[in-house]
Amino acid sequence: MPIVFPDIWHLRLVLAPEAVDAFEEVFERFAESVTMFMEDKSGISDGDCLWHLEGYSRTPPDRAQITAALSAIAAATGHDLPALEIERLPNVDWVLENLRDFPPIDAGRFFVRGSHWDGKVPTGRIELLVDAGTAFGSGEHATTRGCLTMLDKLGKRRRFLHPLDLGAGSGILGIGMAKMWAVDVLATDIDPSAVKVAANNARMNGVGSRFTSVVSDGYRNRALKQGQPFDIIVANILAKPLMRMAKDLAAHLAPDGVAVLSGLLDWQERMVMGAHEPQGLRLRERIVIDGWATLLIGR
Ligand SMILES: C[S@@+](CC[C@H](N)C(=O)[O-])C[C@H]1O[C@@H](n2cnc3c(N)ncnc32)[C@H](O)[C@@H]1O
Repeated sequence: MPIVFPDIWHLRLVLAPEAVDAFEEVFERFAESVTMFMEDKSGISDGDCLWHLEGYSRTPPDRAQITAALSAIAAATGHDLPALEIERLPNVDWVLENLRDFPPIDAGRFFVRGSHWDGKVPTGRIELLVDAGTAFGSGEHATTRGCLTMLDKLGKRRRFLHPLDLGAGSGILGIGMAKMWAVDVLATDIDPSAVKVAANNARMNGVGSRFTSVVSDGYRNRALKQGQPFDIIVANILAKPLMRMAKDLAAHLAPDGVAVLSGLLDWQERMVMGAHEPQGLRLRERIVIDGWATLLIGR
């Protein structure tokens, strides 16, 4: 079913600084959200400025009623009656409008784009359709790019058959693995809303039937305890939780399995490895982007 975006009315007053406090209250009564900004006219006339008071409403504002309220304040305070501007804004998806500025992201063979982007995906690339939203993982962050780049490198050497995406957020990494290796992926997140977003994104990317997402704090969900160990675990969470989970990771990783760890700053690498080495895991490769490290570890 198509989403219908409501009309929005934009209300505006241009005021002298000393009149803002008096008239602001009217917009607070008649608009759902109020904002203001200063127009600096100092270049024009010595230190002058004007304030733009703006309000937004999803119901048509009653011009007569608002004007009456403004007139009452003008009469009581001695300020000039300001001219009220009301404009009906076009019925558009403002979130989508804002997303238009986000260009696609390259990470190895992965080509991450939002649904607002309608260009042609370059040949030979693995397209990941992910919209910036409530769950982390639109591909912009250095840690996500580091993980995708590492997965791309691994994908050129080996096909993994049993991946775990721990801390999936938008599901971007799990979806990438499901697409690249055409395998079933288990994705987990501690945040139930991220779990839903990830499942939706998997469907949007045509891998919904190969993607299971569950709520789990670390490795606590039963879905992780049963069944065979994972041959690849990808976890882009922070350094401290990674360190806490080192023992669980080793317990859930197949003997010839590997893990891609991210979410740590490059100076935290020694700490993170210090937690994994006693579990028999050593560092194999690393990628650093903008000070964020992504580590490939294995036995
Ligand atoms: C930095 S985001 C990574 C999202 C995505 N995997 C990416 O690479 O862009 C970290 C995610 O891990 C989840 N998370 C944090 N602590 C967790 C835990 N103990 N167990 C499972 N998920 C956790 C957060 O809710 C968040 O969605």
